[in-house]
Amino acid sequence: MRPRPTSFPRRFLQQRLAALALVYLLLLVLAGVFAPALTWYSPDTVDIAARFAPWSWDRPLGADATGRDIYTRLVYGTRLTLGISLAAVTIGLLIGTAFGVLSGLLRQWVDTGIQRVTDVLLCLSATIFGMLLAAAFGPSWTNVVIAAGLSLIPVFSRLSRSLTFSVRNELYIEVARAQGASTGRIVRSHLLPNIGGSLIAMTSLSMGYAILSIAGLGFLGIGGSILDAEWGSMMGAARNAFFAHPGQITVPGLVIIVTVVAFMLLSDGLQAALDPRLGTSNASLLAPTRRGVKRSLSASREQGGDAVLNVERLTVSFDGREAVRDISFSLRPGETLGIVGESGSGKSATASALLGLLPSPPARVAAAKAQLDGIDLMRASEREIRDLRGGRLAYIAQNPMKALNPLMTIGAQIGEALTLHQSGLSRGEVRSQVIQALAGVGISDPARRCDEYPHQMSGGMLQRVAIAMAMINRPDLLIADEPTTALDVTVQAQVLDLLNVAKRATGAATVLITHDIGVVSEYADRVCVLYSGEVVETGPARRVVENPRHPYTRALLASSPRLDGPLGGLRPIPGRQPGPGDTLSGCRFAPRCAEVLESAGCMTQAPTLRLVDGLQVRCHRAETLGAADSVNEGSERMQEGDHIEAAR
Ligand SMILES: Nc1ncnc2c1ncn2[C@@H]1O[C@H](COP(=O)(O)OP(=O)(O)OP(=O)(O)O)[C@@H](O)[C@H]1O
Repeated sequence: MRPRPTSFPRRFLQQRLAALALVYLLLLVLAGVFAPALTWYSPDTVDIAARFAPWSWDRPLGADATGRDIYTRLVYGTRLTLGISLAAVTIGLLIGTAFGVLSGLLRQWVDTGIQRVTDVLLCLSATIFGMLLAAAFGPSWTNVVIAAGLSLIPVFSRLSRSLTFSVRNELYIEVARAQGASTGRIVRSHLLPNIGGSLIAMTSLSMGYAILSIAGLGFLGIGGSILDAEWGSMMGAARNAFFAHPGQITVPGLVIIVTVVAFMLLSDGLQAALDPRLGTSNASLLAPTRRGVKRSLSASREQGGDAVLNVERLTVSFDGREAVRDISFSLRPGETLGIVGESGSGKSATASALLGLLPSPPARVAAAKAQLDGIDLMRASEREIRDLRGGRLAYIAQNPMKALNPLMTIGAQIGEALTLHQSGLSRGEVRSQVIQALAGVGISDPARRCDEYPHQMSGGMLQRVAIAMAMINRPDLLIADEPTTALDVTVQAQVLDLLNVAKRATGAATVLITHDIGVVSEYADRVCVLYSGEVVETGPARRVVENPRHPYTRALLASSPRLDGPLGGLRPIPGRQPGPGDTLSGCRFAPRCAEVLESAGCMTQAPTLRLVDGLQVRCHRAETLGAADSVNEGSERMQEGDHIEAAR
């Protein structure tokens, strides 16, 4: 059974020591607030007659060198100690987090500049800062706050920088960008909530650090006055009587230690409780889904009207090396184009280029034409592209576990996708549309599921959620990048069927990216086979699969498992495809090709795409390569490895 979600208070209370620490700290705060009611002496009144008075019922902790009641001063000291520490931590938190997030998000020189500043701050401790400020402006608690605050900036800056680095490349950030969210929105909705838990825990830890620093500065007399009721100053005032009256120092010292430890324990507890992924004990996230959507392979393929997507000669390069070269295709409403190829063939680069998600530099995208329903994707501003993404242009990522923000509920994430593109919806309307969308992708009890977090769902369910999220704005074009790769085989077909159903319901054109040519034959209308960044064969899916003309397509088919295929009949493609920087004088597939023929020009001339028997094929020998039965023949010869030698 799936574990029940637990709330934050419940998760926190499970951390016994942290809960105890919180109680102690709350009592401390209350003691500071109600100090006059809890004490019966004035914290500052000198009474020489009571000098070093031992403990009594009247003075439970005795009196100091000037006869002031130690208990009273400790209670009042809570105000100054905690107040100053809180102010210092606030400075460190605000400035440090801003530095860290900017550093983690922005360009190299901003990062380097901020790093140098925080390195300098890190070298100078609160004590050095405090002494410098006291030397320049005289002792004051304001200087102590600034000194302790400055010393905390690097702590928060480094933490938030490394957290930003780790979160900024998460798939759910990419998906949020693909949904059309701006950088500010991504920082607010996805980055800060994800790094917030660690920052809150660090705030608690820093309170302990600040108390120690401030006590040190108070001990040295760098604070306002050694007469002030502050724990460090109390120890400083008693240092001359240390051996004769050790209790004068050890009592405030102990209170400082216990308080610092309490903040550390609270920090640990908060860290554990703020991450909802830690709130369930059962880590199994792969429980099977309740039911799938009925397979309907004979789906009617609604193909009509003009092309919704028109791409001509799309080229993507990274640092000047072409990863995708001159790819052209078009898609009509309701049509599915399968883009298939081995890892590194340029499938994702093509999708990301269309979505405008490639970072430039290193990426450079060019195309003679890339139009979504007449909108020029190459010339659209960042804002226009953002408005399209998640609205008319939807994206489904490979791994649903990583594509959803782990700290936001499912409902909040789908709701965000909706409100980013539809304004004026009330909270109730958003919720009801989200519930409807979840029900539409076959999620049972959608009203309850809405309030669950991603880690409480199975991989198949999460991909259903991702489909609901992509489809909620009824997109014109859906790009699904290997949507089933991360899933259990048993749910892969369910998810692909669901995509088909969703596509039919909305009439969206779909680009289905996959390395599995078997999937293409079942779910796509047309297919584009990519090899080393080039289209090597394209045409109607069934025709390509049943009678491929390119040796690479045949090799892909021979290496793909089929239910009706012979046992042990899979033939891997030997060798590796050339990378973006590799130059070859002839066909890029020639070194691995079973049909390579020097006299046909395979080794010397790069083939162009030609129309052969209703298919576009990039092969010198396409006309001579026959029907489907030669798929196995060709791969058998490939196994022998002769072609590799021949190609050399
Ligand atoms: N950000 C990047 N910087 C440099 N090179 C990149 C970048 N992204 C992709 N590439 C290169 O572009 C080529 C195509 O990569 P792409 O991710 O599009 O392949 P793919 O077919 O989608 O592979 P997979 O199935 O593994 O996702 C690869 O050689 C890859 O190394």
